Amino acid sequence: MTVTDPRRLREIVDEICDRMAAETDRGHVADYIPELAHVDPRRFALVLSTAEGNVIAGGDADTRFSIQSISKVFALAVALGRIGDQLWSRVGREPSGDPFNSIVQLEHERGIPRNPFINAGAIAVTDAILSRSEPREALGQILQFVRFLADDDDIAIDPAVAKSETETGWRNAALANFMRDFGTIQRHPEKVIGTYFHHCAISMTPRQLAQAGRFLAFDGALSPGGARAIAPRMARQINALMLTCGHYDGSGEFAFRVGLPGKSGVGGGILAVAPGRAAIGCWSPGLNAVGNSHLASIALEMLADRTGWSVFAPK
Ligand SMILES: NC(=O)CC[C@H](N)C(=O)O
Repeated sequence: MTVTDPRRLREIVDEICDRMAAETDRGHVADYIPELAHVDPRRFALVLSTAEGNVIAGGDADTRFSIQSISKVFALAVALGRIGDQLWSRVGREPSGDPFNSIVQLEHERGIPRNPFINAGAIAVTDAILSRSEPREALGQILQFVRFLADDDDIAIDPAVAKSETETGWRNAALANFMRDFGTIQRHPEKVIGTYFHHCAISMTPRQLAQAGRFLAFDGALSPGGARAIAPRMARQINALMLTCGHYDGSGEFAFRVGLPGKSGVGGGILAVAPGRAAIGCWSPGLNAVGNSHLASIALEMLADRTGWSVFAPK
């Protein structure tokens, strides 16, 4: 049985928020980007933006957080819109089975990252966007796109987070230099990672995140039959990648437990997609061992269980 009744969805969201508030094991807040280490691990939010146009929000739904790797989804959509299938000559579409910042596979695979959702892949995607614009312009385009998707101009890049990662992101610099040597990226590595760090530093609320994810739930449109953001084919491809690669080396586990395309970030956010039903923004800053939000993963498992929204459930 699939739940669509907003009153029942409200009960489910409230139940999950109550359960998560009582959890004592909240995971570990990322501190390798110093600016992220200050975030309060008690935070939690769950927001559904449904096909019927309802927004069902619970917890800290209006608190801004750093979306980090969730920006890889928006950057990918912008790059595909720009250069289309040519993008796939520089980045693959296979799960990596490795941590998000791993360098080992890159040498074996001659500088072509496994997929656009690990760091190396997103750096290659960022370079593709930069092939036709300078960093400031590229960032403006990504930000404008996110604001358009969320229908909210109050979304911005957090300069303190961008600076913090620029000062400490040596491993990402290594990935970029390595790919420059192989020719996967063409612009200067410093420019490319500078742009990458800034789009990772986009800060938004869980409510804005759920709204920004609608285009993936509704086949490329902002609502069923509404304004189009990207082609249906592209939305389906991005969902496929989110299902298989959206949680790094925890992607299989997330697909198994939750059964929804999703993309996580080290800020503790997860954007999940229930195609035809809802876009979901979930946030709790503490991470599990593979760098995905500990409580958001549990909350989404509960949500999928209660709603019957798994993509593997018959429609
Ligand atoms: N998993 C993540 O969210 C990682 C993003 C972060 N900006 C990094 O490159 O390390």
